[in-house]
Amino acid sequence: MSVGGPKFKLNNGAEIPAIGLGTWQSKPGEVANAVSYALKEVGYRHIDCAWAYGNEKEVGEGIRASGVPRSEVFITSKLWGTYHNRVEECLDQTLANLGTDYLDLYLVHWPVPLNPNGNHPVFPTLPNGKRDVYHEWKLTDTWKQMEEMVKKGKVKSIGVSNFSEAKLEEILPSAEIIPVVDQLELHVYNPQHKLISYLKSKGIVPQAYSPLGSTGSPLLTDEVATSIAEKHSLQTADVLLGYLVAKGIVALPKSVTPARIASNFTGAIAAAEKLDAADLEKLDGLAAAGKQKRFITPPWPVDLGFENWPPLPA
Ligand SMILES: NC(=O)C1=CN([C@@H]2O[C@H](COP(=O)(O)OP(=O)(O)OC[C@H]3O[C@@H](n4cnc5c(N)ncnc54)[C@H](OP(=O)(O)O)[C@@H]3O)[C@@H](O)[C@H]2O)C=CC1
Ligand SMILES: O=C[C@H](O)[C@@H](O)[C@@H](O)[C@H](O)C(=O)O
Repeated sequence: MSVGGPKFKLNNGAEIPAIGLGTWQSKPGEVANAVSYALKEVGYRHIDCAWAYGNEKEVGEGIRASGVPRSEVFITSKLWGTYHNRVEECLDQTLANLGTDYLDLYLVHWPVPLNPNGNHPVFPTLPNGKRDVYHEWKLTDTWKQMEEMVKKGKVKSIGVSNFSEAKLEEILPSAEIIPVVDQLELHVYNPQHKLISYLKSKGIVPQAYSPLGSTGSPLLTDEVATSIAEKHSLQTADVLLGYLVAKGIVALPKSVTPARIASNFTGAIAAAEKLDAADLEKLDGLAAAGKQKRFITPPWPVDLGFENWPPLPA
């Protein structure tokens, strides 16, 4: 068992394990076992959570059940949109749910503040059915509150998620703390090469969500990825994950299936070592060759500034 696996350095000197277990859509009743198995039996030391996933209590149970000390686990969670003006309140709920007094990493989940006094605590909507965006609230003020959480010692590092270059440019000029990561939809069908170069130029580590293409993914049967897997006696999922890790991108595969939890971790490590420059070049070129596809495009009624994003809801 390779405990923790490879790590990447963050711009504040901290280290982050390059492979983390995703927990979105992992059901209460399944997620505690998945987390415990990943930590105890496989060697994961990084769990990706979010307030909005509604399962952080069970994730905390899984961490404790694993017997792995808190200090050895890198825990990430995320601030939801309805809490942009109340960062500490959202964070305190997450800490209580997980049963810990600090996070290793706290992210702004989406660059879209939502009405904190709307008709729903998570997804407030307007009478026309569109998401109720809190237009008066500035992202720079969200980021100030995030910075306060570092100063108070409640989180070791802060970062962003789903931030395009344009959204990062909104907060960077006044930021006292540069985000350590940007968690994005990144995989062979949505490689976002330009954004990755920009992040690297700013010292921000990219994290890949939906690295396998999310549930029901066509990536797992992609013929180029599969032929590369066969060449190295790997599984296709290993190649999809190893491709990211080899490029310095943190991969966050989700699974509640023990065999997959195990093979995603060991396979990603093996593939990151085995893939050669020609393999990476072929995988880098899939999207430009006509396979570009995003799987996670919630109907935000505002422009996030991403390439290949569907038109805004009418
Ligand atoms: N910041 C953000 O906005 C977002 C963050 N995320 C984070 O990224 C994580 C991963 O993204 P997610 O969208 O869940 O998608 P993934 O790309 O990780 O795919 C998960 C799906 O693939 C299945 N799967 C996992 N491993 C294998 C395998 N080896 N072979 C075949 N199927 C497999 C899982 O099934 P099963 O569980 O049944 O095994 C599940 O259905 C999330 O859980 C979350 O932590 C995700 C989306 C957005
Ligand atoms: O992290 C997971 C995703 O961001 C998820 O939380 C969102 O896509 C959400 O379902 C939404 O509709 O906005």
